[in-house]
Amino acid sequence: MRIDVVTIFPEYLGPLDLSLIGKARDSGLLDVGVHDLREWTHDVHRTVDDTPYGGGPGMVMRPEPWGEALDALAPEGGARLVVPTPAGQVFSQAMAHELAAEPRLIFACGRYEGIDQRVLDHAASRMPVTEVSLGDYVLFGGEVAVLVMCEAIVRLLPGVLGNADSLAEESHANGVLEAPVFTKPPEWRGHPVPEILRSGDHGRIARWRRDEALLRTAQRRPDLLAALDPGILDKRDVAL
Ligand SMILES: N#Cc1c(-c2ccc3ccn(Cc4ccc(CN5CCCCC5)cc4)c3c2)n[nH]c1N
Repeated sequence: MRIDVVTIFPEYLGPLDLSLIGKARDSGLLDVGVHDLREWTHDVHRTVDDTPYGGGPGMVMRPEPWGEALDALAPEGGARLVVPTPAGQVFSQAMAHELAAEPRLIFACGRYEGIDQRVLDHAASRMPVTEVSLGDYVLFGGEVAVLVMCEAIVRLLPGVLGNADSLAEESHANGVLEAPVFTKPPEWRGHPVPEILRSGDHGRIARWRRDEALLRTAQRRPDLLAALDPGILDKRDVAL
């Protein structure tokens, strides 16, 4: 997979060099390019914003630099343009899987009050465009959202996570939250590890984890429980 990110704050994307994303890049599983939008400005002040037509607060990002940036990065299309925005569809694990299947993504990081809509409309003539929101709260710009989405997407790429099993069991992978986790010591500040986890009885351990996961989901995310396919619940779950 190749990911390109266009931003006026390239240093914000420094974390894309670190940890598992950095390892994915080093191992050739992922190519990443971070580009300063101001490369595509031509005035002495390297201007990327202007006042909004129709009035309103703040400034809007000018279309010209974005148009030239996307022309340079994807002259023939061949990528999905992902644009973080408060007005986007909410990002989810399902969307992470969809985006992880793309050969190439270009993330457009807006600032100010957003990017001139014509940039997205024009790009849509040669590539799919997806406007995405992290959730119902307001950020200063798209960079943080891109870091979150890149982490969620890259960890799904084959070969990135050593133990593929962890993908199957994690929250939002099978519609319920995961069970609590524990490690040594067996007791810590008066808190013991649940005895069953040290019993070696893998059948009972799996059942305990299932019960804990359903309990947590019922307590914290009843919306997920309501959306569960009844087919994945067995009669013992119903008794819970
Ligand atoms: N993903 C994601 C996000 C973002 C996000 C993503 C990308 C950009 C680019 C710029 N901003 C700042 C901003 C802040 C408020 C408004 C709304 N204004 C209201 C008054 C009239 C004008 C529009 C627009 C733009 C961004 C915010 N916020 N929250 C998420 N989950």
